Amino acid sequence: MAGSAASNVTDDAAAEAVVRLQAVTKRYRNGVLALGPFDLTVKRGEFVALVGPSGCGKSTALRLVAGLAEPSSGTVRIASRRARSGSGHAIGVVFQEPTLMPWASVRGNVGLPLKLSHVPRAEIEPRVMAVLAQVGLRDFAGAMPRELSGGMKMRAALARALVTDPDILLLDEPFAALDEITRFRLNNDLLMLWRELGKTVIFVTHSVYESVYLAQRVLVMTPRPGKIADEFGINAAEPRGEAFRMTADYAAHCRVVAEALARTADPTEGR
Ligand SMILES: Nc1ncnc2c1ncn2[C@@H]1O[C@H](COP(=O)(O)OP(=O)(O)OP(=O)(O)O)[C@@H](O)[C@H]1O
Repeated sequence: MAGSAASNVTDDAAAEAVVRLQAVTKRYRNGVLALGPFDLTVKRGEFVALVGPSGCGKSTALRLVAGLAEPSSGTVRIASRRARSGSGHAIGVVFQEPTLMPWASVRGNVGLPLKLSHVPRAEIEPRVMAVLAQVGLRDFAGAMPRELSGGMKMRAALARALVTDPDILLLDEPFAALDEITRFRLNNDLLMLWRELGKTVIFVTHSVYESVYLAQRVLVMTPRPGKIADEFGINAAEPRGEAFRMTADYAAHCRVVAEALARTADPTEGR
């Protein structure tokens, strides 16, 4: 589901850091300490990937950034120009499940956040069509979700997250359920959108390969309670494309990140 959050938005116009989590912990009501202490700073326009073992708190971290959950301690700060000016939302979110309303067309699904924000009806159609063109779904505005492939559903979910023109895009394993060819294609389209739109992106994935392909910075988390164990800058030639997957540079980055992930899962490894 696409979401938006402005409750934790600060007024810090000049801040280069758009997302800043400091000493954040999250304990759920059942007593599970999911996260922390967790520190994360993401700069404007950065593409950051979070990788970590299953259950380490990646989704929890994203939900805290989105304002969909409150930290138990620590601070979550979001600096958003859009939310401050009232011209849009701070954050768009895409989850692994596209969660489209089955009874509404692609147009209806993508336009929903605008409708909920009381955007005038005359403005909604052109904005929906513009964002559908960006994600390659212009010809499917009238289609129902059941008529779409998995990749197309995800494109619609992406369009719904982008339609409010958020500063920050949060993606929680959005392509995990897709076949490899579709995933690779969506990876490339996401990179193109990121370059064109200049969004700040935080991308959660299980896949070391996907994280290295997409991100400028890969953060490796420890098992629960999740903390940042390691951080790697992926200094590849831009713009990245399929050829990058075949380079020795890509393989070397993947190896380093995979080793870090193995170390956090089993700290005795490599000793
Ligand atoms: N609403 C909740 N109530 C109680 N415990 C929760 C809740 N949500 C998550 N947890 C627990 O918190 C821990 C972290 O969960 P989270 O979903 O953030 O991890 P994750 O790294 O995203 O996992 P995965 O990679 O498997 O999706 C897990 O042990 C999970 O069972």
